Amino acid sequence: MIIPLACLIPLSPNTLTLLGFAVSLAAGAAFTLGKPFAGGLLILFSGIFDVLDGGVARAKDRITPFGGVLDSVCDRYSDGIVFLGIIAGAVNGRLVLPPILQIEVWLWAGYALIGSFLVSYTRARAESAGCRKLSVGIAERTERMIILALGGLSGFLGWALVLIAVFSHITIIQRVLRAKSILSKPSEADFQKP
Ligand SMILES: CC(C)CCC[C@@H](C)CCC[C@@H](C)CCC[C@@H](C)CCOC[C@@H](COP(=O)(O)OP(=O)(O)OC[C@H]1O[C@@H](n2ccc(N)nc2=O)[C@H](O)[C@@H]1O)OCC[C@H](C)CCC[C@H](C)CCC[C@H](C)CCCC(C)C
Ligand SMILES: O=P([O-])([O-])O[C@@H]1[C@@H](O)[C@H](O)[C@@H](O)[C@H](O)[C@@H]1O
Ligand SMILES: [Mg+2]
Ligand SMILES: [Mg+2]
Repeated sequence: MIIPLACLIPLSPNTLTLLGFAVSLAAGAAFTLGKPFAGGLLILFSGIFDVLDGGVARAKDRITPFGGVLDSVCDRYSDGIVFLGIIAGAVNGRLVLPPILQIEVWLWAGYALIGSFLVSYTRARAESAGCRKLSVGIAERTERMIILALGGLSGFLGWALVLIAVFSHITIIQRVLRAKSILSKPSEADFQKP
């Protein structure tokens, strides 16, 4: 469904990637200003650009190695900006969120941020060691962003952060174990000598 739509989009994949990043800046600002519903919508809107950039690249045969790097780097920045926006909103009192399990929500956001970065880093580091198919785990970026967006939209942002913090750390363990399994018994299907 995306392919026909993607052919109609007059923008380059890299422009779409950067636009998606710009929208995530707005999402972070919305959380800082204490507007979680707007923040949730903007996460989804940013996600559409993250879907479209690759879709346009494939539809127009404009896939580039740099585009892949730009997509991933912008994803990390977007993750960081959104979580930092939540932390800033909670600390400046605009985002009023009660503690969960006796832990301040800004701290849950910090755990979620570390977990999100480490999920992606584990994959990148394992792939640089030769692993393929490290896109495993219960909290890949799509799942994390959808949980966060729905948390903002539903009024359960605090619990969404708890879910992301817990699920992302489980995903790190899943990816480390998968990398260990691949690297200890390399096979053609899932290992490529770096
Ligand atoms: C409006 C239409 C025109 C657009 C239609 C799009 C819709 C089909 C999808 C809309 C879903 C949207 C809400 C997004 C939600 C997920 C998002 C928040 C999280 C991000 O997901 C990541 C996304 C893309 O992942 P990647 O970036 O890794 O993949 P690609 O970009 O495809 O490929 C990367 C690859 O491409 C090359 N490349 C890239 C960029 C570039 N510049 N150059 C390049 O060469 C290079 O090779 C790169 O390596 O994955 C998302 C997957 C899935 C489609 C989304 C999941 C849908 C979800 C279930 C929707 C539920 C949303 C929500 C529950 C609805 C609630 C509604 C609310 C209002 C109540
Ligand atoms: O799912 P995840 O591994 O946390 O994050 C992913 C990165 O590992 C990948 O490099 C990128 O292309 C994806 O868009 C997504 O950002
Ligand atoms: Mg993308
Ligand atoms: Mg991406």
